[in-house]
Amino acid sequence: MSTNTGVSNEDALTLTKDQRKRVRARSWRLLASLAAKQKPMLVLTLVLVVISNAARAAFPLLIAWAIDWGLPQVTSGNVAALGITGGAYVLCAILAGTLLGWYILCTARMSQAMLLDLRLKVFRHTQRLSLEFHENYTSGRIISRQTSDLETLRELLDQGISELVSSGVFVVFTLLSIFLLDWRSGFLVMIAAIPISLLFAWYQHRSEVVYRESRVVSARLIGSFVETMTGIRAVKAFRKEKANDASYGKVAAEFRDNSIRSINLFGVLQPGLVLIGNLAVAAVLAWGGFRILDGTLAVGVLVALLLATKRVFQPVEGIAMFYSSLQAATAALEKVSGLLEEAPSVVEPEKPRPLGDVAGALRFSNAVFGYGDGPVIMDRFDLDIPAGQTIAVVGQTGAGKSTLAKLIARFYDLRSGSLTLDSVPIEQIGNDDLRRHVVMVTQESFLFSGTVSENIALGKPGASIEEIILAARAVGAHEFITALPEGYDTDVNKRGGRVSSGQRQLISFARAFLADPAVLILDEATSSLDIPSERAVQRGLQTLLGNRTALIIAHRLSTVQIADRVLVVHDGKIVEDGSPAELIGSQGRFAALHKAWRESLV
Ligand SMILES: Nc1ncnc2c1ncn2[C@@H]1O[C@H](COP(=O)(O)OP(=O)(O)OP(=O)(O)O)[C@@H](O)[C@H]1O
Repeated sequence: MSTNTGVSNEDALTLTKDQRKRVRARSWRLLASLAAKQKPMLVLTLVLVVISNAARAAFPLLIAWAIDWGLPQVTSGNVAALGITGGAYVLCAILAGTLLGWYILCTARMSQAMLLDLRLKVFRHTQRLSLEFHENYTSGRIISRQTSDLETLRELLDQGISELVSSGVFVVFTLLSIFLLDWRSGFLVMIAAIPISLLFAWYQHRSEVVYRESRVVSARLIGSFVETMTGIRAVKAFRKEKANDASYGKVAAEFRDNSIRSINLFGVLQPGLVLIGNLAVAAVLAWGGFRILDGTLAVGVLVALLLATKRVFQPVEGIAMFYSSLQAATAALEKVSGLLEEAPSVVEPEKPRPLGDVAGALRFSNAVFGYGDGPVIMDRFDLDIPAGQTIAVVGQTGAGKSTLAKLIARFYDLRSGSLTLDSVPIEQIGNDDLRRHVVMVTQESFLFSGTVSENIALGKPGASIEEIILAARAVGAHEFITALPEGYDTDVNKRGGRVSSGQRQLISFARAFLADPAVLILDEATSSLDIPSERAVQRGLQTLLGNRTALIIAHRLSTVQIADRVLVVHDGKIVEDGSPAELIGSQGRFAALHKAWRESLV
């Protein structure tokens, strides 16, 4: 049975009692941790709410006082009584209004601070999570957590909480005033609490599932949109527009149906509360009327009682609104807290081993690896790479070449066995050291928004423009960069700054050159280059590789020629290992690959 840890079982709509308890506790803990940081503001807001609502709730009492004490005083010539009762009323009105404005301001500040805190927390946490998590959890879902879930929470914090607190306090004070006026009527009004509680219990039970479903469908809707837009080139290339229209339309319709279901539920809750409120007013009026007739109740008190009873039910609608947004926000909190509960699978050591000068010797011993809970990809794998060696890794698709590279960059950890860099187990090396000494250039060669020089400088933060140009020259990127509209200052996301995939790879090379790592991994990094560019890069590569340890994963065998040693990987094992000349001379896989490649060139 799933325990609902982290994001596992995130799409489940109904939870077992234990799962629900766990998930709810996790959600409230998150909310409480956010609120704890706002304690002073929270206390101030509560004080303001209490005083402002006490002033508001005093209005019926003042009216009863004015009718039953003030008016007889005025008729018997004491005009000052009018001033006293009127003055008290105006004072209460000013107090209630001013404090209301103040506490609205306080809640807005508090809720925005809590949201900012949560937004940053979610962003930092998602960035920290390991690659393994991101490969399974789509970016659409993360976007949904960051946008629509947080938006739902914002609605609760911005309007809901202030509505609840002020409504709750107001109801309590107004009820108190009813008891003060006439305790018998107070008990009569209290009877209404029974059907109200039943109605809320019914709503809570029904809406919980509907709102949970709303978060799930909303994530699917955003996910479907994001997938279409990020893959827009493939969508156009495969004419997938119509199919996408249909599948997006289906999810959008599901979202609409879900919204209608939640509105329908609220459509029962709100009129139900209004009905109960009106029945209570009618009961107070009927009973009070009879008591006036037999002389046990004053007219002023009945007027005040009716006013107060009507007012006691006004905020109940507000509370219903709050309850609805609370249910929606709880469903969102369930998801966000689940994401925050995920722990990185690759953890930075608490006390990293200092590295000093790194030569770049790598050693896999008895290494076993598989992705997540999946099958074993590498079984008791041994590999010794002396410092400074240039290794080419070849093998058919899915053989495990990239896996080897990703393990060296520590995107994943081994299941067992060891991988060391200069005899230090890789898990004991701090992230900063690892990023400085092991650099991987991948096929996608991602460019961040900013200028070309900023993108190259990522390899060595704070590098001077001279160093940047030197790196670009070394890998043969300088010529095309200077031909860009603003040279090194060209924004890669602006018109004219758009570079081809081959040029992107050259920029990545320059970035790696500038980083000057001890270990360099090139994963299919020359695949987007045309033959002349590749030749240019071959020269650049020689400079780039220099004396460092290098692992080149290449389909193009031209790159292999510059290697000291070739590894042929098959099914997660090294099946051939030797210099390019040795392997070409043998009758193995590499010799066959090499022959096929030579023939393709002719
Ligand atoms: N993120 C992943 N999750 C699960 N399995 C994966 C993942 N990445 C790769 N694999 C599996 O691991 C095996 C080795 O994949 P790998 O990417 O290392 O192959 P490769 O030799 O680099 O292939 P190619 O030349 O096509 O890039 C394959 O069977 C693949 O299906």
